[in-house]
Amino acid sequence: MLSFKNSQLSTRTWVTLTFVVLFAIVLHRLFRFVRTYMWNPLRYRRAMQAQGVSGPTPFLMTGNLPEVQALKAESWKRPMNDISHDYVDRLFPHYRLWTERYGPRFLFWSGSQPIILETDPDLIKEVFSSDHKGPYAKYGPQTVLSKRVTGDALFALNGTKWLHRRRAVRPAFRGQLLEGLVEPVMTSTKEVLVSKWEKRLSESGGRECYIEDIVPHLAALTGDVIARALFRSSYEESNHAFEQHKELIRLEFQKQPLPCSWTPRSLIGYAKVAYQRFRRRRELHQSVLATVRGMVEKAMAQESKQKAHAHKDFLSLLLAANNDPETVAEGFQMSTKDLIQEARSFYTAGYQAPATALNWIFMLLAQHPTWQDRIYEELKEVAGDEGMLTMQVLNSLNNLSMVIYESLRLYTPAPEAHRTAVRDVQLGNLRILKGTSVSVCIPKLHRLPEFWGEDANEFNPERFRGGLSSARKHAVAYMPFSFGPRYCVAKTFALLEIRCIVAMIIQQFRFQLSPQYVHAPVIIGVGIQPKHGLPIVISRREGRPTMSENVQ
Ligand code: HEM
Repeated sequence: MLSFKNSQLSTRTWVTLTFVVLFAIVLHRLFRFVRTYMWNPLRYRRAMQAQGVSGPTPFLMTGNLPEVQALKAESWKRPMNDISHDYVDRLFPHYRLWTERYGPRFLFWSGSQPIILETDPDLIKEVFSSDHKGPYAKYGPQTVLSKRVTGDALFALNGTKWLHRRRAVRPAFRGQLLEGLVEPVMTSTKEVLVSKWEKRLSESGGRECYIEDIVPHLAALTGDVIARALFRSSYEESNHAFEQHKELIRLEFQKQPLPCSWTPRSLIGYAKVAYQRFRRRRELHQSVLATVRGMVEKAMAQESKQKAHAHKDFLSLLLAANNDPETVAEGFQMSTKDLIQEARSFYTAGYQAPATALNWIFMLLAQHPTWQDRIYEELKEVAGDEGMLTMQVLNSLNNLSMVIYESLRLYTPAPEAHRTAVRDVQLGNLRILKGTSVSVCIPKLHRLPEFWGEDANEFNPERFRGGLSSARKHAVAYMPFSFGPRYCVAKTFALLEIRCIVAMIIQQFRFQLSPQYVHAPVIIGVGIQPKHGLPIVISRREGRPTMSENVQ
């Protein structure tokens, strides 16, 4: 009797408790919603307005994203009239509009994220100089995506964790150590691109051959390069994992469109697709993880047995750096899990940006064939008729470097960079509240007339004749690889890879833009891409043996 009474009492208590918990959850969600989407925008906007900075009114939840998307869609609809590199207003129509309305510095919202566009080079330098203890850190959609795909890798870390990882990874990218990576880059270029173009030329029977779009060719090439350079010893397996990794990134990037109506049928269809996507993502994630884990463990076993294997791919460079007595003594050594995350992160970082850079280098060289000839002559002079490419040869090709620097200035692969204030901070005359991102439009910096002259929108590699440091009139006037402690850790490798690929192609071919080329730069993902592809016409260089003849 007593126990029945007790259990009745406890059932009632249970029900009450459940209601209290549910109510607390709902209240908490409601509170967060009001704070994130209503209170914060009000507070941040008031704080900025009090300091003379205004901006467009954000919508609830989406901020200014719908306006940005509409402006971009309108601006990117049509191609440019001619092949002009003056595309900043086209690519960032919202910046132009808001600059006209609110001045050079304004506050806008990406969803619930407040962003200040900063254009003053001195202040940009200050923000990007922030180190792991500084007032700015790296948060944003790219870091979120990177964390989702690869976990805690260098690209997405902050604070002391980032510092330790950067110290552990950096030695793998030091100059001379990269010598061994020229060979995998050459092998990929020969197999994935040169031999295919040679075949197309012979099949076309003529001196010239039309290639409808080189963008996928270059993406396949840089993908092959990173898979080969990262895991040379298990390239075949790694190549498969790499394809899966690319699919995973595509799935993470492409948001599932919302249901077209709110009918039960459409909602069930939506839920079905969402579940299938979730399952596929999980499948891919597990498969890539298993392959990369296998390769890392195999490389670790080889590394301890046979030192001769070292320095032939990134993984062995990473392992060597990781076992370096200094790294061990300072406590920066990475665990196997860290190594796996870094390897996966290099997959992502290592193929997109070089492919984007190469697209525009080839577009500009095709538009300016005299620069192809200058590079070719210089190559003959430095490398002789045999044309053997080594790291020393590649680094001494001044005309090639000038063209690459100028292309990266005009078409920087990652055009926007952000840092987020981790505490309230003074930036110039502005008090920035914790959580605000400071955004930089790099193509704008790369065209400032005070640093680049009145011809800033022209392709003129001559401006780099005296080297990069003398051309750059301000620390942040040129930042394709970013600036400050978080600049691209793989910059030396990326430049080596690009030099090698361009040199090998110029050794074999001449190329020009096809009349079908339509100039319409747009942003896809995070990089600037030619919207209608890049069709070119190639011809063989007079008197050059084909690569296959060369090998025999
Ligand atoms: C032309 C080629 C490349 C360009 C233009 C480029 C550009 C950049 C930029 C702008 C950043 C800094 C982003 C920021 O400040 O928020 C960055 C960071 C990074 N890049 Fe690259 N990158 C290139 C190639 C590569 C390659 C080939 C790899 C790997 C093999 C790589 C690995 C990384 C990593 C790991 C970071 C994060 C560094 C850190 O946060 O400490 N990048 N890159």
